[in-house]
Amino acid sequence: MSLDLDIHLKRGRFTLEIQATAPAGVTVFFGPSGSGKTTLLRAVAGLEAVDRGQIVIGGSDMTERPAHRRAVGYLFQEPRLLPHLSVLGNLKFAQKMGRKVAPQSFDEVIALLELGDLLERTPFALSGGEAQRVALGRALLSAPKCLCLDEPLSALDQGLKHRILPYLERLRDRTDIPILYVTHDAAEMARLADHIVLMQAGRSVLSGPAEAILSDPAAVPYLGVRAAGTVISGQVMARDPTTGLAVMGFDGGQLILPELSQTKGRSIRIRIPAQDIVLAREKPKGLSALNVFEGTITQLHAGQGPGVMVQFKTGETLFLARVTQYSSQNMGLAVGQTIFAIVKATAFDPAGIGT
Ligand SMILES: Nc1ncnc2c1ncn2[C@@H]1O[C@H](COP(=O)(O)OP(=O)(O)OP(=O)(O)O)[C@@H](O)[C@H]1O
Repeated sequence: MSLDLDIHLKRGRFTLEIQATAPAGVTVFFGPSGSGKTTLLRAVAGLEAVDRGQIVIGGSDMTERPAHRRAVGYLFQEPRLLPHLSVLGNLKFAQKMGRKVAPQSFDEVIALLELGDLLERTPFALSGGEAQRVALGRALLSAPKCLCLDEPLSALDQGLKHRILPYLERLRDRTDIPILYVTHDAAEMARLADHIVLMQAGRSVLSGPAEAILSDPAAVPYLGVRAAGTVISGQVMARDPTTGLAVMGFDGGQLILPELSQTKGRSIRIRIPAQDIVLAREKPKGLSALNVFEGTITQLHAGQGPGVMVQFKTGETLFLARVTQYSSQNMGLAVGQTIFAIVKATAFDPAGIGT
């Protein structure tokens, strides 16, 4: 199932004009405040009328349908639960309101989001994270053909956020519907996104698979230097109980990571911010850093500031590193050159390691 949209709408002085496709999985819409992300999600859900265009979900044209007939689940920043009903009541109500029976059974949704122990509670007796899980359960039980998640974790503190992320990863990996996701958090985007649409002033400026966008020097002005980097998917190949380090294999080599909760054989995905990679022209010796690998420079991009973004390829994986213009000139960096990248194992934030 996928979503194709072509939306034109005007609100006051703001114009949203966007064409995009969201395949099954998570498509993150990322952009500055006021770029139109919420308006876009609301238009998909039928909460905002479009002036012209088309919204097609799984082959069905939804453009003229009212919100309650679009089968779009919507999750807001704040969970909106019915306060007078228990968690069970909230979930059953959402299921009843759905247009048809959800492909996942009630029990599957309870298991997926681990809601079993919460069923008898009222919304007041839930933590923010628990309430958001229940709200997500409600959205799933309404048998959606598409899910819109508008900054669903932004009201939660860091600890809670990291406890909920695995649920969203599980949902992403087990569902075949498009999930439109808005966040301002680069780490959250790197963990969840299959696709990314970068937005500015009501338009899409760049879009594509997450790995390609995050390591594209052209995306850096829109992502910000801190968000730019490399997302690598791979598998845990070994864990060393004495050092606490784990080895991850990826298309291009191996990386040594800090201790992981994931067991051997599990798929993981990690993010290496561009600013955490050091480059060398020759293979360094006697280093304390554990990860050194060879690559070929594919792009060099000097921005407005003092930095140069260097994209290089190791195996089939594209990496992005940020060096100063001074270093770039001193090292004589050029496209096609062989370089060595150095990454400390501690550069990987264990909380940022997902599946
Ligand atoms: N009904 C309206 N009338 C006038 N302007 C509107 C209306 N609705 C939205 N806007 C404007 O449209 C622009 C986009 O708003 P939107 O909430 O979609 O942005 P956003 O990217 O989600 O921002 P944020 O990241 O801050 O949530 C804003 O400038 C907003 O003020």
